[in-house]
Amino acid sequence: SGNNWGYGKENGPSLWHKQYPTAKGSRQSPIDIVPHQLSHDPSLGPIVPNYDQCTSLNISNNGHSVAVEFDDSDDRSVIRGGPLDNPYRLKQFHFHWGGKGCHGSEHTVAGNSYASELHLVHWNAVKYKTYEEAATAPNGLAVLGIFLQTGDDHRWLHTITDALYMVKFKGSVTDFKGFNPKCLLPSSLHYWTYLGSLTTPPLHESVIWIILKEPISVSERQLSKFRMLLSTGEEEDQRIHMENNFRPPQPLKGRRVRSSV
Ligand SMILES: Clc1ccc(Cc2nnn[n-]2)cc1
Ligand SMILES: [Zn+2]
Repeated sequence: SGNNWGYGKENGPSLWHKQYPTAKGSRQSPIDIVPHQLSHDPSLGPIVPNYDQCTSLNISNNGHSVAVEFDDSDDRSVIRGGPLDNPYRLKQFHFHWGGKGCHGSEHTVAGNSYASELHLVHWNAVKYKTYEEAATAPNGLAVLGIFLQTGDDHRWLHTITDALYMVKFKGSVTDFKGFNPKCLLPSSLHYWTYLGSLTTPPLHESVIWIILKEPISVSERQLSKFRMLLSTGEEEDQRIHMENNFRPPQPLKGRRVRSSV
């Protein structure tokens, strides 16, 4: 069935093209960002995230990552500006990470990867009626990517890592209200932007990527709590830890990566 893709030897990124031919498409993500080959575009304005209405609902483990879902029934939590011509509604955020001490980001910068990468997934509710419709439309989605590097404890990430034990197993979900993801943004909102895709099946080529240049710092201890999550369900006897849930960089195929100031 279509949902047995994963990150293992038997079902990992190099095999996804068999079930999802888009994997070999012309605007796949992630990519390696090479800063000195970029065109700085003065017409690119600042991005303006507005998450202050704290519309988070729950936190869940879908077997591939851990995600915080938001109420996206109106425009209370949106991102505007930059390369976007409409406000895009925040639907959920999730993470990608590595194994102990090894790297785990999806995008790389001049061949270097970070320990983890946070994705805030938004959709264009002006042009489309549902997330599902936007997810299959060119530029229907906007994903804000934030790199995590290991260093000091992150002051607010514990709000999430303290909840991970409640969603240890695939398929688990628990309340997670009133969380404002603004606290996970770095101080600078300078970004790179390019046209790409979802980085997991179905790999739809529907994403305007906005990657923040400045990483946030989290401690190895905080990161290790993500690796405690299982990609297997409570009823399964084989317990597989969730780690290295990242797709490697894909061919640029002539795309331009633009840089904000
Ligand atoms: Cl809602 C959603 C959309 C995409 C992904 C996977 C992904 N695509 N691009 N970055 N992450 C996870 C949840
Ligand atoms: Zn992601």
